[in-house]
Amino acid sequence: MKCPLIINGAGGRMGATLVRLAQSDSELTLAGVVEPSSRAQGLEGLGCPFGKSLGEVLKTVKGAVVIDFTSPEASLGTARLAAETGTAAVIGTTGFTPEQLDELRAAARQAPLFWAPNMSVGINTLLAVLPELVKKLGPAYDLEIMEIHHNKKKDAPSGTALKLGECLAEARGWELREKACCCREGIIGERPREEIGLQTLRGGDVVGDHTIYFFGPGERIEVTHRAHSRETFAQGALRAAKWLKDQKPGKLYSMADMLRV
Ligand SMILES: NC(=O)C1=CN([C@@H]2O[C@H](COP(=O)(O)OP(=O)(O)OC[C@H]3O[C@@H](n4cnc5c(N)ncnc54)[C@H](OP(=O)(O)O)[C@@H]3O)[C@@H](O)[C@H]2O)C=CC1
Ligand SMILES: O=C(O)C1=N[C@H](C(=O)O)C[C@H](O)C1
Repeated sequence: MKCPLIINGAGGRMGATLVRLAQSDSELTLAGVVEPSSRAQGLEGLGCPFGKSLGEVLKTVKGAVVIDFTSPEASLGTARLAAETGTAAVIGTTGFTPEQLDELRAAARQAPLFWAPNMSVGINTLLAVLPELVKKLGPAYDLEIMEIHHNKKKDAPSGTALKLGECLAEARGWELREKACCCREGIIGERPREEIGLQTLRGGDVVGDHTIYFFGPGERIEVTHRAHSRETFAQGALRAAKWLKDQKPGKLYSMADMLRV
């Protein structure tokens, strides 16, 4: 049976990509689209229920999985509605505060919820192997992350950079929030050994680049992931929706749970 899908933020960069790919996916039915802004143009002609809020569309469409790439506030609204109605939801939004992430985890006890700051197979496989590299290189290597995104991106550092940072920090037995350095300016002194730098570049239409640097004595390793298209993230989210419809509430699921990496 086809999996019915509602796309929240359907007029956005990710939303529009998801609508296009979902329409040609033989395992999915586009069951509803939501967009509150002027970017809704064209969505009403898709042949499925359209609304300016998710609550409105959920009243007419039952049993669908929601995919949400919007804003932290809007995605929290989605998580609350999902918890109230037992609706499964895949969230790709980034920029949540730690408290907002706790709220997502709490909502995941009531409904199947999935959140990943990056839905690509590449980044999530990298996250699985990075700890080994950190441990094998040992403490003499300075760890730095650089991310580059398009000039419309609202949050920094990117959700992916923060996730990579958490992964590196955990491999060193650190807490990222205690070791992260997101800005350097002025007479900053020598680099502390126990630090992870997270640097942000913004410009043009860059889809999403992340580089992890391992600076050692006399050498360095650079590991770079470049997303060539938003379709990479959208395909990951569609795969997550199909997987999530068979999962039970209880935990906030991630790409690692689905990919088993
Ligand atoms: N996990 C991943 O793999 C990826 C995550 N992202 C993240 O996804 C998010 C969206 O990115 P992107 O598509 O580029 O952003 P866009 O701004 O292009 O799209 C977001 C859309 O959501 C709409 N929106 C805002 N509030 C609501 C609401 N309450 N209900 C429904 N829709 C709403 C926006 O409308 P309006 O224009 O009025 O604000 C906009 O159309 C960001 O947090 C980004 O970092 C992006 C790519 C990949
Ligand atoms: O806003 C984006 O575009 C992206 N956001 C995600 C992030 O913050 O990591 C993922 C991807 O890099 C694109």
